[in-house]
Amino acid sequence: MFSLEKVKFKNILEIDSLEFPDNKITTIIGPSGAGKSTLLKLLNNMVSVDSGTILYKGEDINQLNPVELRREVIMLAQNAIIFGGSIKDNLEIGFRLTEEAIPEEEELKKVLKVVHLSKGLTANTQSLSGGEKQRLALARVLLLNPKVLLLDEPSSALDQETERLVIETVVNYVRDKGKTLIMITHSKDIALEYGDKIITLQEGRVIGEEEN
Ligand SMILES: Nc1ncnc2c1ncn2[C@@H]1O[C@H](COP(=O)(O)OP(=O)(O)OP(=O)(O)O)[C@@H](O)[C@H]1O
Repeated sequence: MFSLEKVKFKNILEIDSLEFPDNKITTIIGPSGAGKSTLLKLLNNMVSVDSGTILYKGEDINQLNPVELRREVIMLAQNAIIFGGSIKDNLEIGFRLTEEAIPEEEELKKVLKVVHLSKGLTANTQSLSGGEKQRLALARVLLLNPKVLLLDEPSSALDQETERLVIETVVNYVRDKGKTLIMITHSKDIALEYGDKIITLQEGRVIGEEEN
């Protein structure tokens, strides 16, 4: 699905060759500052390579319309923004911005179940805990039905139990629907447990590629 060739980005990343397989889970680990988030941002063209190429489905991502690319390749950032207002408002916002049809309430309720968020649609987001906000952000992304989900350390604000729950939820969803997941994690255990492929980055370079 994604393949990188001789990619350079500032003095942050230098990747000779790397592939992210289709319909699989790839986990990325490595120390803080290794370039993990930057790598994800390159994949949905939030930042562009200085040299080299990134192919998505065989096409150079620089040749693709960035808006269309980001409709298929969606990133859940480290600190996803939750807006004031209700849970429903937050779930609908992506559709309002792109002027697409807003999903039925039943569908909104279903996605809240998927992420184990047991709150009503009208609940105000001010009353949500950090972990609940993170799950709401995840629900919002799942609702957009991405082909490729980019998750940047989805568990950073969560206690270990909630962390597992969220990751298992995403993993089950992705496996069920045959999607591609590329996930940064701080936990080597999680990387090994869920990754079909595990990439280790250090100082902007790939120092490990394992397949499970
Ligand atoms: N657009 C940018 N311009 C210049 N420097 C940047 C830019 N984005 C990130 N950096 C720097 O590049 C390095 C890698 O950052 P990145 O966020 O990709 O690392 P990371 O591996 O995700 O770290 P962490 O695990 O702490 O989130 C850091 O030193 C960061 O300060």
